[in-house]
Amino acid sequence: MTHLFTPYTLGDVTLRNRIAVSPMCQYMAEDGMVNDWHHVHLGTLARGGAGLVVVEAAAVSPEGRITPADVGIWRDDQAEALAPIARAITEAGSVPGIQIAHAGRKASANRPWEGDDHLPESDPRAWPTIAPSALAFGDNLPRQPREMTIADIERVRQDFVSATIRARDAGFKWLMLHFAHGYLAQSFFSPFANQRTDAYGGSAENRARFLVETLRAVRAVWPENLPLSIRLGVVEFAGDDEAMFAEALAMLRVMKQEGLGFVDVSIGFNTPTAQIPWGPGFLGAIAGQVRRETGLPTATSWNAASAPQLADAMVRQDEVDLVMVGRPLLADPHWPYAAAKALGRQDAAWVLPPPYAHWLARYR
Ligand SMILES: Cc1cc2c(cc1C)N(C[C@H](O)[C@H](O)[C@H](O)COP(=O)(O)O)c1[nH]c(=O)[nH]c(=O)c1N2
Ligand SMILES: NC(=O)C1=CN(Cc2ccccc2)CCC1
Repeated sequence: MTHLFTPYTLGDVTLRNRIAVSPMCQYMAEDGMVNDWHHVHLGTLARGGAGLVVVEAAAVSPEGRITPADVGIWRDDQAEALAPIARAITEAGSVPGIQIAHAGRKASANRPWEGDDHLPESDPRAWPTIAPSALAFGDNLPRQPREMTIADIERVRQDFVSATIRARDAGFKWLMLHFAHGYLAQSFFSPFANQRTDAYGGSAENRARFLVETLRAVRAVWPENLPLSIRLGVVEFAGDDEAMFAEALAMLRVMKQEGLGFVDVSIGFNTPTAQIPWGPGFLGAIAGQVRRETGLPTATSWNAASAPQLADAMVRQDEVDLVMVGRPLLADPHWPYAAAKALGRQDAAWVLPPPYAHWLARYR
């Protein structure tokens, strides 16, 4: 019986359980370089017992950062600084993953606890943003981006390829392309953001083009035996979700043919008008539908770990293969240990490393 604490194998990678640390921007980097903050944060999460740790969105180019404090992987020295983190995650018994990203029209913003809004154009830290069309997101991100030329599109696609090579060489074993949350790739797929009239806009096939071409180019350099995944918004909760979901399934089927191995199901976040029906594990049924209809292994997040029993049920009911855990791990980096206890697992303490487990298992 598959459940939260069963191993999971994809290609040559085996995770010790179905718990994955969801990528979570820390906004603590300088010039894209990780530092002690990221090392301690991610090392602690790996020691907390998760099977997979996905390092936060790493920008494939400087203008692809959400904020000036985002992690980057557009330079070799940034990737070299990430290598010890991949090693620390591995030494803790977890598998090191990384998400690579471009923020598109949501770029050039303040850190969430410093406004979460676009930097004023007069701010010396700000930069011009690029997107499929010259359409602003709106709300707290009102800045109008420049419409990308074909040359821009080709350059950014190559940036994803170069970032992939750096992630591979830095020792990461699970790659996630950030195709969700209203950032650049997701925005190409969305009619809310993409009103191009060339081959990259209009029909669903055209709006999928940037995503499929980028996946294909990344596949060619990411090792065949290592998981290649995307995080994709498959619904917006802003009217027209039936059509969007059908288009997303069609694109996923094409991507599967192109070598996509895994999809992490999320939300589009392309419009501030979305009415998100927040609730415990509310994307579980949608993830299960993606899994059945495409045959791709799936994960999802969004309060999927609001209770260990819910996360366990999502796996048992074949809605997902992995549960992506975000905020509960900020509250308790040892959440997998708490979940093992709550689920009545024998030897729950041994979810943690020996220096902790020995004592938690023996003495009351
Ligand atoms: C502080 C912080 C930072 C990030 C996030 C969230 C939070 C809270 N999220 C979304 C995250 O991975 C996860 O999908 C959501 O938080 C929903 O899961 P939980 O309900 O938090 O378990 C996120 N998602 C993503 O694809 N890349 C990222 O870098 C980030 N960064
Ligand atoms: N890089 C990303 O994909 C991020 C996603 N977030 C998702 C989120 C949206 C709304 C509420 C909580 C989290 C916020 C931080 C950055």
